[in-house]
Amino acid sequence: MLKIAVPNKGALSDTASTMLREAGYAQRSDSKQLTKLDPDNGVEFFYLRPRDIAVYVGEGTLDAGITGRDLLLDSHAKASEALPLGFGRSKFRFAARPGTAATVADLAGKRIATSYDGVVARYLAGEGIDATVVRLDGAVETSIQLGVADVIADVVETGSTLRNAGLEVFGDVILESEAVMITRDDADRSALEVFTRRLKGVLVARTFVMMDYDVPAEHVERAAAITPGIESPTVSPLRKEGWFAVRSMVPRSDAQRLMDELYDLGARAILTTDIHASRI
Ligand SMILES: Nc1ncnc2c1ncn2[C@@H]1O[C@H](COP(=O)(O)OP(=O)(O)OP(=O)(O)O)[C@@H](O)[C@H]1O
Ligand SMILES: O=P(O)(O)OC[C@H]1O[C@H](OP(=O)(O)OP(=O)(O)O)[C@H](O)[C@@H]1O
Ligand SMILES: [Mg+2]
Repeated sequence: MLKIAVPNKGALSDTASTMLREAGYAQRSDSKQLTKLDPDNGVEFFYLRPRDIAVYVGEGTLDAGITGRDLLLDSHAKASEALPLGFGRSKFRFAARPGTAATVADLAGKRIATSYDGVVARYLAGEGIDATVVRLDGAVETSIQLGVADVIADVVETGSTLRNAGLEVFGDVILESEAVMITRDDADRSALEVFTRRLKGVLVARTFVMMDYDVPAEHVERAAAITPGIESPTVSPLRKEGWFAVRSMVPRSDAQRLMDELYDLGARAILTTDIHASRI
């Protein structure tokens, strides 16, 4: 039986469970449930604090987990990223009151409040900067107003929390984070092959759409080059002489532009449909 950790609350929790459901796994129906057994798939899910997940996986008590890349790096656990999952994207950045700091060099001698002291300490060491890290549990934006810190380092998504606190980002992006599947550093990943393939299948189904269209014979080659698909597009003759039907997977984000391009080429009846599941 595989043991897999899922965030029990916070920014990654619902989306992680949704992704696992789309991958065909049973998920808890009540947010107070701590575990969920999925006997049909041979998996038991453990709902844990996202910050603790790398610790459990690193200790080898759980086979894999879903957490944030930033939390994994902050933990120093013996766990590593097996698959980026494309949700829970955020940037980790420094911020301060306008006019107090403009570059990373301005951090020297400052007090930096953060919940991610591991990430911040490593970054400062890499830059050769001497500053004091003040570890807080959350809501670090308020620490400057309350006189506990001069600068903060925190997760920024929309930036609205920073704006509300009258703070501005500065310096390089310290790291770009997203939800990731993690395993123990020395894990035998063969036991996790089906689980990983299923998650990849969900990612493909989310990233691609299926595109179908009809195109005159003389434009089939050009059309196939516009929509090359994963292996190669399926091209079948229409009953109408001189026309072909083409079917190909295309990136969802490109679909509208490709439809315009195909239409200009002379393709008609251009349709896109969602993919619900996939194994590539
Ligand atoms: N808007 C966001 N706010 C907070 N975290 C986000 C956001 N978007 C993505 N994340 C990611 O979610 C993870 C943090 O999750 P969460 O907020 O649940 O943890 P936490 O802050 O330690 O817990 P809590 O806020 O419940 O005390 C990080 O990987 C972070 O990058
Ligand atoms: O850029 P934004 O879209 O505003 O999101 C970023 C904010 O969200 C998170 O806080 P969270 O709600 O997790 O509270 P916490 O600070 O107590 O963890 C994070 O710590 C930032 O404060
Ligand atoms: Mg939080």
